[in-house]
Amino acid sequence: MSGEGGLAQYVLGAVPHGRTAIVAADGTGPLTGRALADRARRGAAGLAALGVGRGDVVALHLPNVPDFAPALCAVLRAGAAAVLCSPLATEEELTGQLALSRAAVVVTAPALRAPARAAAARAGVGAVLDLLPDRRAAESAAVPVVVRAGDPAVLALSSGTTGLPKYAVLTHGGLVANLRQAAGPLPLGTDDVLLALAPFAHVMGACGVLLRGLAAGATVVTLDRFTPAAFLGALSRHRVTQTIVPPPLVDLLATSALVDRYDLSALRVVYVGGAGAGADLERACARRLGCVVAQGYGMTEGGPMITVNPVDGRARPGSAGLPLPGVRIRIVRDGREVPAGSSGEVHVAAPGLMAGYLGDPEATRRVLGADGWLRTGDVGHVDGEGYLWITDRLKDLIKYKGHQVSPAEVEAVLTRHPAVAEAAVVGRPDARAGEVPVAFVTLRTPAIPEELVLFVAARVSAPKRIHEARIVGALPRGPTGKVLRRELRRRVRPGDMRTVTPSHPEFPGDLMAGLPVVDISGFATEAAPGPGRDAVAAEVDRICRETGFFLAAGHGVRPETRAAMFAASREFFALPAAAKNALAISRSSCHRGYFGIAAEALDEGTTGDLKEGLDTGGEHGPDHPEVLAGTPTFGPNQLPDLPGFRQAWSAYRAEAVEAAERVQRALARALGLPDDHLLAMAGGEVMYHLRLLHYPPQRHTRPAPGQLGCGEHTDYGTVTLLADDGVGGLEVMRRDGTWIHVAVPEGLLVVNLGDLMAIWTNDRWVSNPHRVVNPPDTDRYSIPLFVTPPYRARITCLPSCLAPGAEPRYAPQVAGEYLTSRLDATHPYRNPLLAARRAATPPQDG
Ligand SMILES: O=C(O)CCC(=O)C(=O)O
Ligand SMILES: [Fe+2]
Repeated sequence: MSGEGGLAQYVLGAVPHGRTAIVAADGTGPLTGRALADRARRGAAGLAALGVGRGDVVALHLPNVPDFAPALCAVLRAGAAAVLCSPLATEEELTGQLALSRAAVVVTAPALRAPARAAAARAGVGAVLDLLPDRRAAESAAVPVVVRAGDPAVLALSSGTTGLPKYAVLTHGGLVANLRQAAGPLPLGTDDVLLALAPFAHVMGACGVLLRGLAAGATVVTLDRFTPAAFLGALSRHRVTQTIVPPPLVDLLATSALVDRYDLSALRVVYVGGAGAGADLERACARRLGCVVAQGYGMTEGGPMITVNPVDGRARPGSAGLPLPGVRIRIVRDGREVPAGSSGEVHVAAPGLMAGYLGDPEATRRVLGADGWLRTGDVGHVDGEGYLWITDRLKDLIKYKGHQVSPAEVEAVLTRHPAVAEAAVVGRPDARAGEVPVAFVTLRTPAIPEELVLFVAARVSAPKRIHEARIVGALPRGPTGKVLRRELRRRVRPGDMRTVTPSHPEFPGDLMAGLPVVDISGFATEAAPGPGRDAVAAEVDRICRETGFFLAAGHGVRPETRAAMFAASREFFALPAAAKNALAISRSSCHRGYFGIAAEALDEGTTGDLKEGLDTGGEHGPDHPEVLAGTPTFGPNQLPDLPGFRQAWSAYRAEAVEAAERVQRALARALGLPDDHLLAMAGGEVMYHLRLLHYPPQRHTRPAPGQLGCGEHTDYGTVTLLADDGVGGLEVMRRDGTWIHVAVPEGLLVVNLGDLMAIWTNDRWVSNPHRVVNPPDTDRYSIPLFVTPPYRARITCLPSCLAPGAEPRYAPQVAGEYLTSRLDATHPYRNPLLAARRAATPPQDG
């Protein structure tokens, strides 16, 4: 390759100026070839003005949007290398990537600005740009910089065949060679429309799709977020002719009824990347769509494209196809090349191979021989006609929905958990995802599986989350001490599935001591105190001194009442946003009604909780004395007009309030007070606020760093009784500051103390911090009932809780005023200051 523009020149030189080069699936951000070339040139000048040039690294932290194209081309023209960063990366992951790649500048999108800035600050990166600087013509004359074939062009994260993620260095010369080699066997022309589904943060998306499409003069359509409807809609709306999909989508295209609703008649070729989909599925898909379905094979280190099935009728379903021109394949077993038909490790030699791993000659040597052959870590054979068949892999990578997950990386996260001694992560076959990560761990100190699952979930992006943690006495090891992953994979094969529940023998029993079960049926009525009441009260006192959280049995809420309430709640939250917003809490004078995602921030100062909810209270008509008196929080509910909703709600509320009365009697007795002390306080009537909550799965909500379903908080009133749907996600802080995950056995209610208890008891009992982490892939529903003393009740230290001569630690509070002060502090709609601060922070994605 002759100097000057390198890869950018090669690609942009082919883009027809007058036509759309790239556009988002929703029609936004279209760029003609001319606009793309202009923006790339001006962006390069802007980068040069920042001092970026040959030898520098610029991070592209962008979703699949058209703007990615000029950004990438600008970086290349400026002579720098682009490091591809996933928009799904957590702040922690991004920090590591920026540090490892030694990026000088981060280019991000407005929606990703907050994590990008935080990570850049932590990694010491000087400049974070929302898209590219844009310099006008005169300044842009100075570029392109002269680049050499061996200059790094793209740094792509790869887990390699083993170990932690590293950056594969792909050069200008290597990528141009790979694009040239692909042009024949993966034909694409100016009439083609190519759907870019693979993330541009992956080299297959950036080079195999985007640059290949642009270099062929085709139109590239970007899809930022996958849903079946968005994917199929994009194929049909843009009359897409070609796309590359991961294997699970071949299944969708071959079998989903949804496909019939879209016109996919323009589609000519569907390439399948990642692991193969299987011959039968490929054939079924090709038959149904009337197009070619062709598997290809590639890897980051390999350039990235290595083999592909021809589209001229010679495709072999199930095989990875033929090597691209200029690419050689050999199969090696026990250090020797084996003949056609024999199985062994696949080695590749090609001009497009990576130059090596950034700053890691040791790791480079392990995969890239001095003779130029790359060891892929995949096992397969070449048949008599030269087709490659991948049958297995040496490497341990887990393939989750087309993403490659490095077990070592997830293991490194797990071993940061103080309780974990060792961890080994393997893939479990999964019908939807291909594979999901599952961890085997040995412990130093007790921990429960759910706690580990959530620990990982809070730190890594969705593909790397473990779907199960199995606590074992020891990891299986081979003679050299190496963990036998094969053996672990065998244990997680379907058919050998088992879930570790808290009652499993491997589960350390004493942990549940933090959340003991208390039977409160003895407190059902005021009269006839049962003989067990004192013993239960003593147990309640012990628990409240320790954690302030317990599970109530014998609460009297009937299973059918509870089921009907959950069903009604699901039905409500499934309504369209407009229907829910018609009941907006912001229209209520008494804090009753619907609030959407991020409308409340239980942890003040955070972005807002990843949940939506419906707040309800007592049925207070216009003649209710508190309503007539204008007491805050008293007034009408806003309930949805769904058939059966009101009945389900009022039945559940009535039974839950009765349960709450039992709890209040038990608490009073535990404090040495008459059973009805809390129920008969002066200052009005006890307030019961029933709240329906819905936590959408993490992967739909794209949490900002630190954003949770419920931020860390304590409840405000006397006590809370919570019904949850058993999906998990509630975490409670123990007095020692460690978090435990609360697994609620079916039918029990979680009981936890509110802030006022500390005032009453002078900290004998305190409210306990808790939070909710949304489950990764499922919706979670919960129904707390908050109990607050009468609005005007004055909460002061109980004499029985004050040691002789001691002073109360807290100033007295009026119960209702404390409640409204907390609501004001956590709801922007109630608080102009909060609203202004919220408006000043960058918008949330999702
Ligand atoms: O949904 C949950 O499990 C907890 C809800 C909660 O803590 C609250 O709303 O105060
Ligand atoms: Fe709470």
